[in-house]
Amino acid sequence: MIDVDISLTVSDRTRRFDLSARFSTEAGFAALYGPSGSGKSLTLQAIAGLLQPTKGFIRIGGTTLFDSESGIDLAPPARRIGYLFQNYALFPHLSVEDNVGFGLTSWRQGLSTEGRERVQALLARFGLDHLARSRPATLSGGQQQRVALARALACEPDILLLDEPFAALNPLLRGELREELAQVQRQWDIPVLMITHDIEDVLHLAQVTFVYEHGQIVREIDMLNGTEQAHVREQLGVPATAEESDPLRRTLRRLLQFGRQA
Ligand SMILES: Nc1ncnc2c1ncn2[C@@H]1O[C@H](COP(=O)(O)OP(=O)(O)OP(=O)(O)O)[C@@H](O)[C@H]1O
Repeated sequence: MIDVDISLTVSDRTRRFDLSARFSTEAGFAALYGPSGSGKSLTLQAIAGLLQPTKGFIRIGGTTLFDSESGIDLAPPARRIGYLFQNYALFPHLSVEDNVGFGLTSWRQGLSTEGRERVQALLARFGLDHLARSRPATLSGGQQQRVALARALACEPDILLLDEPFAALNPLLRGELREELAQVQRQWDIPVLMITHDIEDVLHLAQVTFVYEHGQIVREIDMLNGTEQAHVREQLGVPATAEESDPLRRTLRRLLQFGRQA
């Protein structure tokens, strides 16, 4: 269960931005969708504890991470959050395995035996074993994304926050990695909150989508109840595809879906 109701303001000398975001969901995969600069990343940063709201609350799976009324404000490491940043933010001077194990490493004792085993298991899970000693700059976009995902999962988080996980990838790779992400979500049974600008991410992965405009959530689209893809596109202001507009093809697709479920 993700339950968020926050207000915050960020400003510098010339600009000021007010965010007021409120949403609640039990969906395993939720998307934050909206134009650039509408407040999606600020929402993730507040959930991760990197930015403090002026008021409101943030609850994940029954744990309160922040509550202005009761003065609760857990430090980022105590929030048990896996964060995949835009462009991954891998440490360029560390190897793949050191990047994955970074959050488990103590400065004094290094990586424990358990930590080392966890890193090895993650490297194997994401097909990165042969790249363990390589630096991020020598990896492809898809490999970098896997390293970032493995690093986000290493601390066994209660939730994964993904800031445009596929934006840096070429379109062909996106489909493959979407499927991988869906598998990760099922395998770890972990709720995922993902920012995206891509309608295909929404259609393939999200069970619910919160639509942002000017620092507020203006719409919620629930995809769990068999919502038509054309309807989702319409709600998001994206034109329907030829297939979705054709009643005969739509009926055939529904029959096929029905056949698969039966
Ligand atoms: N420290 C700051 N001072 C002033 N304005 C800021 C500050 N940080 C962010 N903003 C502004 O707040 C707005 C919302 O930023 P945010 O990063 O949440 O947008 P976003 O919806 O994630 O956009 P994108 O999809 O392009 O990443 C933007 O206009 C941004 O320029």
